[in-house]
Amino acid sequence: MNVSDLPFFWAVIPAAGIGSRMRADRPKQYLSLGGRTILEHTLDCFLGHPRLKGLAVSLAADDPYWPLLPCAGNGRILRAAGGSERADSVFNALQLLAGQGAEASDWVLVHDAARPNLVRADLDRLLAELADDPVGGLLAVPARDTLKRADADGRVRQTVDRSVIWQAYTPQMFRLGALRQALGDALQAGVAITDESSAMEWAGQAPRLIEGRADNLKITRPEDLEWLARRWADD
Ligand SMILES: Nc1ccn([C@@H]2O[C@H](COP(=O)(O)OP(=O)(O)OP(=O)(O)O)[C@@H](O)[C@H]2O)c(=O)n1
Ligand SMILES: C[C@](O)(CO)[C@H](O)COP(=O)(O)O
Repeated sequence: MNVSDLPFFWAVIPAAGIGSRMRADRPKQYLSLGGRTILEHTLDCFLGHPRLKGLAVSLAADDPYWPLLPCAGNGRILRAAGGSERADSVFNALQLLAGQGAEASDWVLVHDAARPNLVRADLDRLLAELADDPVGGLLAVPARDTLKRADADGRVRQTVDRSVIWQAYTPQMFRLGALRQALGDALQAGVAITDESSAMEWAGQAPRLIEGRADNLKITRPEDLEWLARRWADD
């Protein structure tokens, strides 16, 4: 895969969450991993890419940690206003990019700040596979474990056919105009949107699933960071 054959793209990094499930003394994107914050590692996945047109990070209005990071002075990083939900934070970043001259036909990749273990090969595969796709899509992982549907009492009601079940990851890659429209309409309609794909699905589109590495995990709970820190220490 020749990098010059990949499409140019914009990146949106939602980083305005509070990380409540992590139960840490600060939002999880500012916890340390290998001596730097999770957010810095995630930004590095994109800032060095030769096809990156620009990047917007969505930050909480009262975020006291961002100004302390060396990358806070990086002129290539635009700051968008974080919102009450992830979808709001992403939408604000899309609005910002549009105001900075990003075209409706430009590709935009949305990637959780809490996923610092994205490897370049997965990023480039997503770009290559979707470069000519009419809709866009996302990195995802086919379900590996047997899946159970639970009843209200926490007992097994059904074993789910996992052959058609995937876990949605990020980056999720869509044309800026289409995603901005779909997300804006879904937010206005009060639809629960947990990822960019679900906004596109609500708009009637069928995003493509691109298999990626399962270790591009979202740092959500303490054990996630413990595992990744051990993994990075061993590398
Ligand atoms: N209002 C929000 C909520 C989340 N995020 C970002 O979206 C990503 C994925 O969300 P999640 O893992 O749920 O992060 P938090 O909302 O911070 O975690 P929690 O649900 O445990 O509070 C994270 O990088 C988070 O910073 C965001 O930008 N704006
Ligand atoms: C976008 C996402 O990471 C895809 O799996 C996920 O939907 C984020 O959900 P969260 O509840 O905001 O962590």
